[in-house]
Amino acid sequence: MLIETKRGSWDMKVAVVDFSPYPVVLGKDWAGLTQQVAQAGEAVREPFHKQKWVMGARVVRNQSQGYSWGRRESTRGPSMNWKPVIRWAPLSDKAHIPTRAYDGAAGYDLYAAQEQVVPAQNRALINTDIQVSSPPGSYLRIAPRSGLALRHAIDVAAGVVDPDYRGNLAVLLVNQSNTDYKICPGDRIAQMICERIWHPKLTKYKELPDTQRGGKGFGSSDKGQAGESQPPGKGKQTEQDQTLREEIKSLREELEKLKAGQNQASPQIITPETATGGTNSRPRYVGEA
Ligand SMILES: O=c1ccn([C@H]2C[C@H](O)[C@@H](COP(=O)(O)OP(=O)(O)OP(=O)(O)O)O2)c(=O)[nH]1
Repeated sequence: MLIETKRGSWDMKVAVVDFSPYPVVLGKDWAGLTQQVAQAGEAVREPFHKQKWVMGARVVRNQSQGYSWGRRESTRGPSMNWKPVIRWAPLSDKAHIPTRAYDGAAGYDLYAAQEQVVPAQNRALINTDIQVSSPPGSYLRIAPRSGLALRHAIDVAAGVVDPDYRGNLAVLLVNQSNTDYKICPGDRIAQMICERIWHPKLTKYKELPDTQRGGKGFGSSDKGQAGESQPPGKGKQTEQDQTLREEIKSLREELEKLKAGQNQASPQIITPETATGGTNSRPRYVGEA
């Protein structure tokens, strides 16, 4: 992860945790760099001895014992005056600072830096002429403005801005209407939301435990919709699974009926009276091995 401070940036191996407002953990190996990062007031937590976590401490060089902590502020909770910052820089004089219309708004409105027409039923990439850098452990997502979506059917596609991206922040507008839509410099065209990310280790399993939902999706809970999705290339296997599921379902139903004292004369069931094994035979399904 690229750790950025006022003094510069370092590409460091970090563990990303979800502890607001300290989203990254720097390992002991990084103590040397931690000093600089901590002093710059960035998101830093460092494993202290005996698995205590020291937050917001300033690292002081101790010649005999390696690194120790000085001016410790807290060992329990975040007390450092660290505030997440979205850094931005204009790339031209057409750039606008992203703004929030209300204090409670989730997103920062993004402004077009160029004039461009988004053709009907087509899309266009609009530059904002700003560079952005999200706080450690986060990324920026570009989302539609509901007003544009409602009034002009202008939607936003793509929209994931990687934390290490330093190019011109561009908004991919999609015009779903039958009328061309003209964008002028200074128009608010989308909004940018800062979201947490984490990178759990990807671990491969042979198969994953079943769930109540299973493969159902895409409106499966809507009335009268099957909605079972098939992973690519798994069609045959899924068909077999489906047949098995249906068999199991019908067997369950039979069992339920049996339990309820119904359907005693089901041709699928051999009862003690009809079984060749004598009266001690338990009721069993014909197909049972
Ligand atoms: O709406 C968007 C989407 C992306 N980007 C920028 C930031 C992002 O970090 C970069 C790459 O985007 P993404 O990873 O989604 O695209 P990709 O097609 O996977 O490209 P790459 O191979 O460069 O990652 O483009 C934007 O400015 N606006």
